Amino acid sequence: MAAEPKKIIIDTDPGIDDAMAIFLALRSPEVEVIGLTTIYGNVYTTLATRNALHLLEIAGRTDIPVAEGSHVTITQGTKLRIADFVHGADGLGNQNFPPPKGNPIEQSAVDFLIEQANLYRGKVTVVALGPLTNIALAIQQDPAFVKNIGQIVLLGGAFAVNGNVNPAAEANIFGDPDAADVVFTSGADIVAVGINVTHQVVMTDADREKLALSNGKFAQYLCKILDVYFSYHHEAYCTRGVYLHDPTALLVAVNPSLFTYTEGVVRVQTSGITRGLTLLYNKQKRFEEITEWSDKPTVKVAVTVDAPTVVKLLMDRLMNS
Ligand SMILES: O=c1[nH]cnc2c1ncn2[C@@H]1O[C@H](CO)[C@@H](O)[C@H]1O
Repeated sequence: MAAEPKKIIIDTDPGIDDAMAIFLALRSPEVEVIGLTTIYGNVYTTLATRNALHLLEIAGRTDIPVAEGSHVTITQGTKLRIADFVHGADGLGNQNFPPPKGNPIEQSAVDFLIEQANLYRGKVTVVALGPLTNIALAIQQDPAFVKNIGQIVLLGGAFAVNGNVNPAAEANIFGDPDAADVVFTSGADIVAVGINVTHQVVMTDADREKLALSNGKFAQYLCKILDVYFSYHHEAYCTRGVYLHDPTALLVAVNPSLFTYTEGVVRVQTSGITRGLTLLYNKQKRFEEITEWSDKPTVKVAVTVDAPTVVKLLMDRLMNS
């Protein structure tokens, strides 16, 4: 008998690769999406909520609730770094889609996360695709959240490689480094997928042609919005294609065996020129001195990925939609 699908909440800042991850989740029988929570990052939170509602309408899944998240960082910071140059001013490839008909639920993202984790203790996986503000607030607001939540799979960090905001920092961690440090040191069951892994997973120009030729509903929609994302990658990187950050991280929840992992303590630099840097202590040396990594809980960090299988799974599921 097939296992019961894993309940997931996607915390998201849609975002073109977020749209891919959301559609992939909706096409994956291994998981059941029980809600979307929104956050700033690729766009401001208000627009993230609007885009989340819009994407669920496109998918015909308005039964899935959307809860709006924080508009500011955990330290109440309002000077946010928004990646509209990656995703377009509307976050979805400058397509000027009509506003969604639906509305977010009354409950905030943080209250929704806390409630669902408590309702299905140990059974809910949060897939966090943006800055970690909502997750950190849930951890701070409810001392039981860390043990109630099943797992937190997060897209964030650049482990032993350069960042994508600057040489030190990856965008989601840079968006709220204080929140990220709270999450990494919380003791929750955490799997981090950094850009050291997602930069191995590329959708090529040829893959995109293939998407365009299919009749899949999601494939067709994505081909419309992918232009901006491809243009940005052609300019910023030397790849003939785009990095599949969010869908790759989502697949950790769907099929963890597509990755290998290491385990250690992760701390985040919260100030200075390396603000947003993620540093994994691999426990290979026992230090004499007490450090900021001593006595902190460990997390799992993805190390390798079966990239061809990830790309194929994504393509197949989007084309058969
Ligand atoms: O160059 C970039 N600057 C800022 N954000 C980016 C860039 N490239 C991708 N992303 C966005 O940040 C997350 C991965 O770090 C992804 O969600 C991606 O959409």
